[in-house]
Amino acid sequence: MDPSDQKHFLAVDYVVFALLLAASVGIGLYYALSGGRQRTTQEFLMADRSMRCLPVSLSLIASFQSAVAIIGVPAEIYTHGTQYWFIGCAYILGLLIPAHVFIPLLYRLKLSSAYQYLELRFSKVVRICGTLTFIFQMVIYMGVCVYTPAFALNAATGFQLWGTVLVTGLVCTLYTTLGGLKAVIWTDVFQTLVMFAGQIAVIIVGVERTGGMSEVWRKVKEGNRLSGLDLNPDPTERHTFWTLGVGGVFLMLSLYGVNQAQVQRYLSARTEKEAVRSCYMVFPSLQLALGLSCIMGLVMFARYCGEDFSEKLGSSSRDAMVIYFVMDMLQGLPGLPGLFVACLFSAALSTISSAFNSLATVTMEDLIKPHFPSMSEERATLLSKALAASYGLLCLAMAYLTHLLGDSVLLVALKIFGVVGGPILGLFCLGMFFPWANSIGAVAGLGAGLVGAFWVGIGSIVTRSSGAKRLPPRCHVNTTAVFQTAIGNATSRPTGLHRFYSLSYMWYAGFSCLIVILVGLTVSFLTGPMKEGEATPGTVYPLLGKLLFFLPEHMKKKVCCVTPLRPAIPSPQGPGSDKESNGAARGQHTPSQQQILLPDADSRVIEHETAV
Ligand SMILES: CC(C)(CO)[C@@H](O)C(=O)NCCC(=O)O
Ligand code: NA
Repeated sequence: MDPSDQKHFLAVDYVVFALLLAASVGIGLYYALSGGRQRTTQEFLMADRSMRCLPVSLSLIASFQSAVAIIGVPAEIYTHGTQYWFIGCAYILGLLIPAHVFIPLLYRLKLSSAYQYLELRFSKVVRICGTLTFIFQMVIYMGVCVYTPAFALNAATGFQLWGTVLVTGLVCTLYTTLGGLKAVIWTDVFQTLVMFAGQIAVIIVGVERTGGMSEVWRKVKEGNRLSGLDLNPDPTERHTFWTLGVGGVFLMLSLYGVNQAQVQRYLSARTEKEAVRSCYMVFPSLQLALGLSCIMGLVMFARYCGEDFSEKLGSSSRDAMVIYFVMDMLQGLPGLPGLFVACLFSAALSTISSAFNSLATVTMEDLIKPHFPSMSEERATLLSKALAASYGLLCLAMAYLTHLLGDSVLLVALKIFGVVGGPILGLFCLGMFFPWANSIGAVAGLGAGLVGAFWVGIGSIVTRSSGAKRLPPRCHVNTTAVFQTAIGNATSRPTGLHRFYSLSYMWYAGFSCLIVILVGLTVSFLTGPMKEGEATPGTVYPLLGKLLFFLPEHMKKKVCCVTPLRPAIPSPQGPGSDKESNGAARGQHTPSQQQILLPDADSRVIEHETAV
């Protein structure tokens, strides 16, 4: 980029940015020195299971709302119009289902890691496979998250790229390691507020400098950026109502239903009711975040009318252009460029810290503790801290990998969620909704789902099939129609494998989830399905029973899946206590089941029962 065009930071901007970092480390220090001083894994990894719903809900939206969304969504809207906004429809089912299916089931099992569920329902092997898949997903996603704000800032202001990556990674590692989950949740709260403040500031100043609301509206309409509901059923069409509103539900479920980062927050809530309520409270905040990003994209469009800055910026990246726009708008308003940079880094830090803490949790709970059951609490906590710190360093290495990829960051993040998150979602659905599934089926299903998802994901990268229609970079309607028909005629429909590779990435999660369930059930029936009542009590959700609510009780009993979800109390005379086998897992899961379900279950069970 032309150096004369680079925007400069004033001292006050540096101060605002430094305050963000200092406040985050301060919160980390506070929780290192207060409460139980992070001397138990219960406190370090589970925040003593004492959180209230407001911090939990703000923390829930922070987990997957990173600088990727702050920059990527406006870039998407600027280039392709407002169709992406319809992902907001997926938030409805995408949050209602976790609140009423996943949270009650997981919370009542009193887990520490979501993958403990897989051992209770299937076997140790399934648990380890699930954990490793999750680790893989979060480690690559983390790379994108650290890299994005640093890259954007470097492109627009000449901030040193790798210096910024290093500072982000280190600050985050520091407060995560010092203050544990309590610090992670409370920094999330603070950082989410900074994130909203930064976006709102840019929009207000941007509208003002573009000539007011009506002027922005006029230009956006002229440029044809307001997309209507696209009901095209073609699954290769990148963004339509179906891919976003329906495919997006699976994406949301994989993130808000079964991802450890989120499950850990639900489990840290003091009661099940507070966990459910926090999930409900995510809805308005997530809509606000989406709305603000979309509006920012529209204001940016009104400002530049789709102008192409590739040459000026020395990169064709729309992501870099968003930062250019912001710096252009906020120039000459002391402190505001600093606020926006703080907003970007808040979004990034809150995501990375959730990743570090959840990765430390699963590594500890799923991979280490089962092999060293007699490890002292002190050692376990120290080891957890070391793990959080090592994932911090690994994340820096992953940032370098993202650097080599060089694609639209939103697209990369959504593909990772779909390709790796989808099969994990499938694994949980298989266990929760299908009592016949056994552990051989689960492993086979997960493997098939991963192969299917990687096949289409890598295929699409290699063949560069994206299904994207770029809107004409002009401000006037009449050229638009001509341009679009021209594009429509020029691009021929892909055939055969190419058509498979051009499957919209919004379907990846749903597609791979379905493969896991289908293959999982087939293999289970071939190898001897489990019977209802054989699985550990409380691990199967009575889906069919609830869907057939209109049938009389005795008829429901005839079909399967009707055993109601119950609080997980090891009652001596309760039906299906530990005399039942658990497919191939018999004997293996029993000790850990007791270890998980026995301690102080009673006090919490009382809470559930009053809550229900
Ligand atoms: C994941 C959703 C759809 C919902 O949280 C959204 O926040 C998003 O598009 N995130 C992109 C990935 C990121 O911001 O890191
Ligand atoms: Na975030």
